[in-house]
Amino acid sequence: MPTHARPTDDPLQRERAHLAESRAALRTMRADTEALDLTDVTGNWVNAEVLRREINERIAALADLADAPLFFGRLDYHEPPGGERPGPEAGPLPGPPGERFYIGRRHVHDKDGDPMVIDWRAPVSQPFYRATPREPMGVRLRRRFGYTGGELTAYEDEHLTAAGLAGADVPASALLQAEIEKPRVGPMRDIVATIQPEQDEIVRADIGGTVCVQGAPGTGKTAVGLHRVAYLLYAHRERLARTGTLVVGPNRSFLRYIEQVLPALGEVDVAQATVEELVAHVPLRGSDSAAVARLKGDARMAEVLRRAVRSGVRMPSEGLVVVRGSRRWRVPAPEVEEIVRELLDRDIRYGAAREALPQRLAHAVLVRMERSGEAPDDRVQDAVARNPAVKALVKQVWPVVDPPRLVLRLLSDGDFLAECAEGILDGDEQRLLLWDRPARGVRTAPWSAADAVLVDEVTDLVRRTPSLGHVVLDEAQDLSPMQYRAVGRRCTTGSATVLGDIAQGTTPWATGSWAEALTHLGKADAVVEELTRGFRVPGKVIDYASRLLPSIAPDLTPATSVRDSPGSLSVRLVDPAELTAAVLAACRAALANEGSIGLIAADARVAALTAALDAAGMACLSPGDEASRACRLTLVPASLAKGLEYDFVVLEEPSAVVEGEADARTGLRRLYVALTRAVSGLSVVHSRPLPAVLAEGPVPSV
Ligand SMILES: Nc1ncnc2c1ncn2[C@@H]1O[C@H](COP(=O)(O)OP(=O)(O)OP(=O)(O)O)[C@@H](O)[C@H]1O
Repeated sequence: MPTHARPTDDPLQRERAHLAESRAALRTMRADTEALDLTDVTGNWVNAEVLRREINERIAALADLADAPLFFGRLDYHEPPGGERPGPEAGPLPGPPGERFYIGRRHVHDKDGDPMVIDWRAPVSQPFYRATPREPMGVRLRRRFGYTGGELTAYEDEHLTAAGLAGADVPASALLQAEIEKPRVGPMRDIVATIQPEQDEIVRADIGGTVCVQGAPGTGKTAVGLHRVAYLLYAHRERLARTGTLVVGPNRSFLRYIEQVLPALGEVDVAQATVEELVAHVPLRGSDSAAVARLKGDARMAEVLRRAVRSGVRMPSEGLVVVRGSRRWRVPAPEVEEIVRELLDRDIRYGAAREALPQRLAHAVLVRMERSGEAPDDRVQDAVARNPAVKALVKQVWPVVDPPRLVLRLLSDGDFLAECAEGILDGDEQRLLLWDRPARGVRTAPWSAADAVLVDEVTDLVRRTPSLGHVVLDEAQDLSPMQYRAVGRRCTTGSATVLGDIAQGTTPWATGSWAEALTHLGKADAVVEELTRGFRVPGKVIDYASRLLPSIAPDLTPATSVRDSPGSLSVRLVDPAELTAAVLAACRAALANEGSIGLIAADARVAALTAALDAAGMACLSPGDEASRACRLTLVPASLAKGLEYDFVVLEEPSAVVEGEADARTGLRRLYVALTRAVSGLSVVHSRPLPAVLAEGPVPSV
């Protein structure tokens, strides 16, 4: 890339000049795109519309966002990338530098087409995230830029091949540290400038395989998953544009919290959904006890449903008789039965087999026609397949399956359930599955979330669910085996990124091991990676929360904190009569700091706390709402805290959070989630004894 002569020796001034030139180049690129004349290139209206839309998207992508720096890093290669890479033993190389690349969110080129900013996802950008003095990847200098309000104000250099550095570890970066320590406000931000090497390996992992990330709270799982989608869309744009990508999250609040990350990375064509939304075949009007939901989510249900779907297939009592003109063609019952059995044995969907049956029967008729000297062609076979006698037989032996109706029958009709569950579920389990009262119709049945997953399974048994190119499944530890199957069938021909933390599993059916979960997902050969460097929770707070780990997930490695600040942690015991007032006071104290405040409490306490905040004139938001300067306090029911983070957290009555769950382990896991949402500080206010495992060891004081 040609270096432009600049009238200053001050490196910061030179970098600012490059920023100004890059911005100007981006403006030109945008203006050129806006000025494109489509009149001659498109033959028809539809093409013109498609092209116009694409161009509008490109114009939007070329916007110079005020709060997102155009570039955040620079790489000076020893030589053009791709040339021989100097090993660590080579030491600093003499002579003129190789190529220089500025790394940013999107590609910008000058009027000659020379790159001024390189997309962070391009191969030449990779050393920005991965190079070390031990393995410099051909890079001489890595420069990180610091911005204040859109202004380039600082830079930080690493001379990766400087004498004495070979083989050394990467020195800590002050700019990275500053980025991590920044107070949080509003929705999740991208981390494109500071992706860490262990994260980058996951982000850029090959699209062919599924990656599963077990990561302690705040290790960047969600961030990594979203950047991985952006990376894959860059590296495989055409393929994924055809097949689609999907991010699955635990609830709408969470999806709202993360929804701006991908657009900030220039990607808007990614669907986001909860598992419930994916399987929304029936209106939800009921709920299940934990035991029932666990059973409905059990993988054994898949076989029960498979049997239920096929249970309607009847062997014919009589053969097929087709009348054509003056002739009658007869296919005897045993032959029809053989055709039906052969279709049952084939590994095809119920619906596809049903569609194939008329042609199979017609073929049997055609064979007879040929034997008697006729020469029927394909059209005759099609006509026979449409013959009323064939249609009637198909209807009789291979009835249409309506998935909601079939599941309704299974949950309402004990005899039918017994027939389908024989040898799979015992009598007690079968009784547990049945609704209290048989349902009358699909629209009024007391469908629960777990029932909807069963309907989805049946839907797929009847007709194959279309598969996407890539699915990111966040908070994956909470899915039941049947839910894994539901997500898995949406990426049978694609791959998945599975993100989760066993210690944060808070559903009664939460998975006990990734190997098991991945098997249900249909991706048993996935690679499991573990992240333990935490970017959110300060050291003091994560150590406190980790006291719960031996009780909730003894095999996991406790997270460390990469934050410099140890954070503030206070645990205050107050009189029960003063609990609410003390919680409000803690919120007020937290509001004196910068950033967002999350008040987390047991779900059952939310109504009372809403009223108390209201009476005290303290405005508050719901999870996923965007914080503003005027309102930075969010009241978070413990059940919705997962995946979210706040600069400062006030946690009310840990015992109540634990008791809000069906069993003690789930309760402690819910508490673990609540304790690990804070970025700068955590203030625990309680009036009852703390759960014993948390109280062990010195209790941090105010
Ligand atoms: N490399 C990084 N540079 C800067 N910030 C980072 C980096 N990685 C993660 N973070 C920040 O750390 C915080 C936690 O990240 P994230 O929510 O992705 O973690 P998580 O592993 O999904 O956590 P949880 O299990 O609690 O949901 C976020 O604010 C994220 O932006």
